Amino acid sequence: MTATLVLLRHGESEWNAKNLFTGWVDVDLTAKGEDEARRGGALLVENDLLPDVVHTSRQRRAIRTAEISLHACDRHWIDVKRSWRLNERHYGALQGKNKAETLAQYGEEQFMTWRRSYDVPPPPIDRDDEYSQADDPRYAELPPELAPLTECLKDVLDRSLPYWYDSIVPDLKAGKTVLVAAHGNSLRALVKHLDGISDAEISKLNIPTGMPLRYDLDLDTMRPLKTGGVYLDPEAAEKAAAAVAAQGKK
Ligand SMILES: O=C(O)[C@@H](CO)OP(=O)(O)O
Repeated sequence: MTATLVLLRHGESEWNAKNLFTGWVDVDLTAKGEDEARRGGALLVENDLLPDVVHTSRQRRAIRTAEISLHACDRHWIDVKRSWRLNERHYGALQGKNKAETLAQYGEEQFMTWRRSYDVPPPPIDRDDEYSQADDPRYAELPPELAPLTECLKDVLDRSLPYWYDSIVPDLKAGKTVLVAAHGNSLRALVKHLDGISDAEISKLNIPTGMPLRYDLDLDTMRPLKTGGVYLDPEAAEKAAAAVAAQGKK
């Protein structure tokens, strides 16, 4: 017996388009991002992969991607669950900074350590920074020790795994086709867990915007039948993932 999981990174955001570190800053989709979300929904129909339940972060770009793609596959009515635990990685003091300028200022090694190392977080954001979420009402219930001021990928994995086990796995075990609409780094954390990717190797994994990634999981072990899952449009996904990897460098 298998369970079906579909991972979907949000479509292109306004800050993806401007090449800015985003993290917990709540930017919207661009028109291209909306198109990507619609195309994602169409791919779900083409592949006979209609979700029964959707899990999203608390961020607009993932919430809207889920809505647009579910609308496109006539599944706008399914149950929705949201959690900050699926949010993008908090990018600390880099939030709002231009990626190309950061690369030029700090050099490639430091830039890539901040972007893709497993356990080195960027410097924490100042609570008074214009891009801090310290006073954001949607996180008001978070105890201070859980509310991040910066995160590395390990931190993201540590805070997303409880949600995986407590909320997503029960839906999968109940036989539901589960859509998770989230972010580049929160999905990298989930994929690291699912595929058992090492701390070193995960630096090479990039998740493209708006491309549904299907995982068939063994119902008992919740491990993928095929490592890496299957992108519904593999060629486009490969090209788009390479573009994410190259961000800041052009
Ligand atoms: O800025 C961010 O929040 C993320 C995703 O857009 O960027 P990166 O791919 O550099 O981790």
